[in-house]
Amino acid sequence: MKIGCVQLNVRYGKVDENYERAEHFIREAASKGADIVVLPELWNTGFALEKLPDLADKEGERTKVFLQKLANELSIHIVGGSVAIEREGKYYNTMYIVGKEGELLSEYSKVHLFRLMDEEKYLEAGDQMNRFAFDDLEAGAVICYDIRFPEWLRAHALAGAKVLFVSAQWPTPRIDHWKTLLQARAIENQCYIVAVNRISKRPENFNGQSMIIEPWGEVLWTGAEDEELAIIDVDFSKVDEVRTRIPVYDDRRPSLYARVVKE
Ligand SMILES: O=C(O)CCC(=O)C(=O)O
Repeated sequence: MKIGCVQLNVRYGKVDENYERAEHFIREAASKGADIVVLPELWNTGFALEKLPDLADKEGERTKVFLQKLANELSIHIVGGSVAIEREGKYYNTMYIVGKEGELLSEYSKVHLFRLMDEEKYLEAGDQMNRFAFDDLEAGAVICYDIRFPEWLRAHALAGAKVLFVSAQWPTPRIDHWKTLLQARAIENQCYIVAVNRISKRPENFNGQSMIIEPWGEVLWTGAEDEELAIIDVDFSKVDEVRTRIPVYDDRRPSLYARVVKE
């Protein structure tokens, strides 16, 4: 399958401009033959959390209509990154997954809020997982800081995901953590990771380096440090081979972990 990874240069607080740029790249990905297109985290607002009352998408309506219309028109699956939405007076960092006929397959609000950037002061955490399939491709998806919680990605893999999508705005100073954590999540879960990070220089500092990693841990692609749309051809067939070679899932001892690990 061809995957379009959009390292969007998200304009801080410039919502209309961000929708325009996202549409431009989704259309370009489809015109270049992508089957799936992946957007980064909070692409409608950037980290403008204190401005959410003015900027957040009410009930996610604008984003859902936007993504569903494009998916259907262009016949492309969309991992909708995430957008800031408002629901019943609360704000969420929410991802929409849309199938190529425009159907809403899943909706996920980031469950681990990132305190280093004060997310918990502005946002509510979600409490659902994000499992879906694009045709026969069993998938899950998480948002940024979520990758520091191996048990959360493992839960998606145990629920059947063979590829995990990650949408992020991962800051440049900790980009080494990003690379290492993504590779570890691919190796330990023996699954594909497709991770898309945003770009921006000021007032925020994000330098892309999105990644696609296969289940043995080999990095298939690393993004540039600038805005780009990359179309990467991925053969998603390696999961079963790796899981047979080292049968981690059969060798797990969940009843032992439940006994010795306290909440
Ligand atoms: O965990 C990190 O270092 C970055 C996380 C982050 O920036 C986020 O979740 O928005």
